Amino acid sequence: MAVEEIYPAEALKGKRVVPGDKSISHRAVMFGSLAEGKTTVQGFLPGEDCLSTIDIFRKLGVSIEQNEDTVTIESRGTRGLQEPAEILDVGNSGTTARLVAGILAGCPFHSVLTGDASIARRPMTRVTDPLTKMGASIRGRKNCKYTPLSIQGQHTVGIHWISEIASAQVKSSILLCGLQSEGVTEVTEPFRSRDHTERMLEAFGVRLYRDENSVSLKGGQSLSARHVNVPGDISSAAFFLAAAAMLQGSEVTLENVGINPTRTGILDVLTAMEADFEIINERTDCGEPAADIVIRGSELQGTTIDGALIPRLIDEIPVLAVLATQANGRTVIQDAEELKVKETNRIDTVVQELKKFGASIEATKDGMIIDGPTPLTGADTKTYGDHRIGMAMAVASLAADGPSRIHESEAAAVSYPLFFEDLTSLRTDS
Ligand SMILES: O=C(O)C1=C[C@@H](OP(=O)(O)O)[C@@H](O)[C@H](O)C1
Ligand SMILES: C=C(OP(=O)(O)O)C(=O)O
Repeated sequence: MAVEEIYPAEALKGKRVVPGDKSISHRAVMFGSLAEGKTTVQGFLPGEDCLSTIDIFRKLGVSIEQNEDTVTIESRGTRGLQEPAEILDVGNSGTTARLVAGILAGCPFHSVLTGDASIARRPMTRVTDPLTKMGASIRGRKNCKYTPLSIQGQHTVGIHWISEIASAQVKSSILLCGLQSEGVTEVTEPFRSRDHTERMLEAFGVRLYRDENSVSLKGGQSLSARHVNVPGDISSAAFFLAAAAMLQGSEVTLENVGINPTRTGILDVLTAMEADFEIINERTDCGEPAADIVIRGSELQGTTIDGALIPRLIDEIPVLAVLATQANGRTVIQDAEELKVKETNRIDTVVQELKKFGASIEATKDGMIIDGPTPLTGADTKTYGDHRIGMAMAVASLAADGPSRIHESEAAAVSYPLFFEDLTSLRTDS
């Protein structure tokens, strides 16, 4: 197990291109595998989660070449997918497990999906329930609650699913099954979750109907292969946004960051906290807006993060909690029960690990309460295999009064393989 030692930093300065968006990279590989012909992807995230997605589609018979951030996919379309001779391993990736389950539900062969110890604890009923209602034949541990899932693909029919949670994985799984189903499939969610599936399906030639928090499509549509440019991941940029915002004297430019409005909750929070940042060079590619973000250190104020904001920043909450320790006053994070079913229970891990730094933070039933500003002390902290916990604690280490150690730091490779190198390159004292 790797250990990273992180020293306090005065400020961060410089420019970085953060790696490709994880959600969009997964979808580029999946949709390229469903489209007949040649799909090329530039800016792909070569993180472990997205490599698991590539590995699965190769096992399903798709020809995929990947070289760093460039991917070429040659497929015979959905009907060309073949029964895998091996078990399909999603690794640590919930997105892969849930979206691939939706695709396999309608493919006329048998497959088994499994993953690592963290995946084995994450709820699958949220997708197996609607997929089963659509006619899918799925068996799984504890009555389909958990992986491994055994899927016998067969004829499925569209449904109108009203989801209790705002989850892009649930919505996408159902829509992907709907693409191969008879009739219309519609998903309604309480708040709009990230809409990369909708935008990319449209770019691949699928017709969708969108209305507020609902989206529907007709089954039987085929995808047209194309080129996809993946913007940088705002969830990865978040670590540098938070670090630069809280360290006075910082000035960092993050280039080509995806700013899809369903993902920019962190920018709304930075505004509410009175952070000093600007968005420049906006452009749109493949339906996804991107821009450069310039951020400077400043005095920050506590804020409340809840309701419809939560799905727009769900993966950024660990690092926003770190930022809140350095803001004036109280920050309240609520309506975020979903944090409990991520790679770790992120309410518990964030609170427990930040307490090791001396933060004033308490867990609540659906979030946390943080009082600041608190001087942090160097700490020995652990990722528990959760990439975002490790990177968030690295940011906390920058504001501490002495060195900190991040144990099991290799977890960062799930979404940001060169995170610690990039962090070092932005330090003014490196
Ligand atoms: O669809 C996606 O790419 C993702 C959706 C979110 O999960 P939920 O759909 O479970 O909220 C997010 O936390 C995850 O990192 C990626
Ligand atoms: C929750 C995450 O991903 P997934 O659900 O795909 O494992 C994440 O990247 O923070």
